[in-house]
Amino acid sequence: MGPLVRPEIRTYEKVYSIKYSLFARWVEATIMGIEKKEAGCKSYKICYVKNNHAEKVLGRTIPGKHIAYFNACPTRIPVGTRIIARYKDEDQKPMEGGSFYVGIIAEIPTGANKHRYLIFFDDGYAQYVNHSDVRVVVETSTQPYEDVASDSREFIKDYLHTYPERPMVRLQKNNFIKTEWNGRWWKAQVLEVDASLVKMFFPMDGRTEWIYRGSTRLSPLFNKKMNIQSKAEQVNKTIRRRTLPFNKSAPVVEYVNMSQEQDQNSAPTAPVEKRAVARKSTTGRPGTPPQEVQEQIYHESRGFIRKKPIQNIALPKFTPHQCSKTCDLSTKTSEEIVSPLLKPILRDWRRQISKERKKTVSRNVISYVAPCGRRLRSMEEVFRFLRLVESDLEIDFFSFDIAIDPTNEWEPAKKNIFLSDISSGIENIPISCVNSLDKNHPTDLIYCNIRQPIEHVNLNLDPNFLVHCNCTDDCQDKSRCECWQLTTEGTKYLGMGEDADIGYRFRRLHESVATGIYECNSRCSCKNTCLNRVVQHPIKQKLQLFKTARRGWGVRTLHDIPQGAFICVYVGKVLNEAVANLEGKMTTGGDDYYAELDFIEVVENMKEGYESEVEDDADEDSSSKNVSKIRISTVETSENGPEPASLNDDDDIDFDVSPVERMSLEHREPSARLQARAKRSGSSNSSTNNSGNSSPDRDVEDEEGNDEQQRQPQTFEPTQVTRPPKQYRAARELYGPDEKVYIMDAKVSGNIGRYFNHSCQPNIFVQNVFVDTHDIRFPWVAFFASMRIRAGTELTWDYNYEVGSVPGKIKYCYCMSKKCRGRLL
Ligand SMILES: C[S@@+](CC[C@H](N)C(=O)[O-])C[C@H]1O[C@@H](n2cnc3c(N)ncnc32)[C@H](O)[C@@H]1O
Repeated sequence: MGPLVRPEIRTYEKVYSIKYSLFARWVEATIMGIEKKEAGCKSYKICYVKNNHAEKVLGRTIPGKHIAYFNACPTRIPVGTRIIARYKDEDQKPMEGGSFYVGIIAEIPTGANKHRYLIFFDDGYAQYVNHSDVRVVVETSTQPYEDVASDSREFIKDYLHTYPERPMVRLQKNNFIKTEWNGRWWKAQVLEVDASLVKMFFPMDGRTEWIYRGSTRLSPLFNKKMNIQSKAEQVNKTIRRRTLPFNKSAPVVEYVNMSQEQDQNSAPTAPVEKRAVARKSTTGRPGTPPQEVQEQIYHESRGFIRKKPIQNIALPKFTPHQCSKTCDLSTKTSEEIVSPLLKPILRDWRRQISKERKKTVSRNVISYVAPCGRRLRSMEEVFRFLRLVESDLEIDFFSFDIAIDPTNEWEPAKKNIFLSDISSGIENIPISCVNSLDKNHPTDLIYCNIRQPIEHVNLNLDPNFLVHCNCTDDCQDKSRCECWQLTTEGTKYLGMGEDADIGYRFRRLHESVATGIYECNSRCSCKNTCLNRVVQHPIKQKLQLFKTARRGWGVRTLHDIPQGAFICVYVGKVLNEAVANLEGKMTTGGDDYYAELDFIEVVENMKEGYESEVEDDADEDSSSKNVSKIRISTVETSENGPEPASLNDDDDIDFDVSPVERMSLEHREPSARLQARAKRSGSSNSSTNNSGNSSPDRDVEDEEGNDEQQRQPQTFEPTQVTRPPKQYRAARELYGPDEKVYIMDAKVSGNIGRYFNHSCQPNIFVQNVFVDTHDIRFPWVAFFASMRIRAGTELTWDYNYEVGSVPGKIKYCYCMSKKCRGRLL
């Protein structure tokens, strides 16, 4: 199809025209005369058509912005075009009924949207419409959004500004998500997803509504917008990576880019090269299990898994005995650099897969057989055995995960460049570097694995300030170890109660601990075999730096890593905020290797949320204070119908609008916004609205002399609320009035942790750990495997950047995961 043509309108031609108001349905009319005005604009004298006859009463003279062609456009209509489109209620068949309402084209027909146009109507409705149900408006302003009714104008302006890239909430059927309706947040359920639209069900009144997935009436987008606003307000902001993830289960906002399928003349195009690549990687992706991501990245790396040959020794015959030191005496010593999981096996331990039958079900399970023939069936048993026989094997050399194969070893197929150890012996285990794509070496790095505070960063490592323990049981008993207790007590800080089992289990971490982990330290009496010493040990995994196609250098594992295993820490210079802001801006990518030590901020944000939750309850009957969670969950099934969603319903997956925002939303009169809108549209009837549209309603009535009822307006955005300033920064302020967050900068010097790339579906996560200081401004930043990771897979974490938070900076994401959100920044 060719470019959009707007043929000249002639007298006696049939058109569609505004009649009652801009919002109301457009009706058939006939052009009775044309007047030329300044600047080439025309005004049209029309009369309305009724039952195929011109009405007796002549209509009036209106601008070209208020009439649309009678026939469908012969060419495809680009995004941003001012149109009218036939809106049909859901129960109407494709060929029947519906009325024309004014709006703009938001999407052109593509395979992804089943070859329909997405229309944003001025009155806040969004619908997919076939080409035959769209008519082009005869004249538009230079910027089509200027003609849009004021309630939707800002939204549509932003939309057109960023198109073809659009933030949208990724949703699936049955998800619950906080959704704004009538000035309040409600817990609504996804009934259906149709391309960029989602059909939400509001249980409180049984109504359903199709909403654009990029609308800020969906809480994840609202929250994102609020975050961006507050971040953009901070001057001198440079990019940092959050070191603690939070609200991980929230539905994500993705940056969808439809440009691959778009018409060439349909949208503003952006900086060519970057977008051209980003487009390929960001179009509509359904959720996928993590393993698929691993496979995908694994294949990108092009290589193969070698099985490490293990000498097939006969299983030692077990003769009953009391185990002692001699039970793990190995004559074998191996200098070979191997996976930690292979170490016991090279020392004559056996890792066996056997069938376990329980009632009628049988499954494969792992057991280890020690050199003395003793069979051990769990981490507990292995740990007890190792202690008993005083073995120098460590508990994290063992894994009972059936899918882990310690003999797997990744080998790249091609090595243009091979460096045997980028750490130059600083790490215990060499970190090789391979470039299979070209012949470039990584840029120079001063490798170091200890953080380096710059001048004036007062990192006090005096051990006398450390709490310590006197345990002699390798700190197995968490309730007796003072260091473990610091970790468990931290969880109480958030008011969620104490979780005695939180943190490491046999040196693996399966879930991050937001309030930090306190490891045993140099003052403790426990030994190196202690279960509470993890990130202070050197790297054990065999990692390799490798060149990726689009993300620079990245890191992969050369063997299988079990879930929860410690990988390494993130090390660099420790800068104060002022220096970081200065240095970050001095060179391009100066802030690429910044990681913010925002432990205090994240924990306080979480606590702040909790405390305000309690404050909110103060408004209620005091008897309900301690049962808010139960009350909310009963409310949902009660006969009185559900109440608006609040922060109390902890089963909710996404809502993190700050308590103050929530209050300001909830305390508004439920119908205040609607009334205001009705009033506004009423007043625009008698005046000229912002877009310069003179509204015809005043002098036009229908044939019975009544104003036609316009449909109830909807919105794309909730009424704006501004994010309040943070209520307190108590902990940070304890260190001084000017105390700001510190930043780890690994640009010039750092360890392998600096090379981890970002993924929207990562396989490692970050944990703040206190090792050499209990000063909460200076946690160690440590990485753990969030899932089982197969040999050859790239290790990635979620940078948690906020898209749009650094004005003028755009970074596209090439993580290639099926859940890619499209943008880093
Ligand atoms: C901490 S560095 C990671 C190592 C980096 N790739 C290198 O070659 O040194 C962060 C930078 O890597 C790139 N990067 C990381 N993850 C990416 C992703 N998913 N998509 C695009 N670029 C990415 C970006 O340039 C980012 O600023």
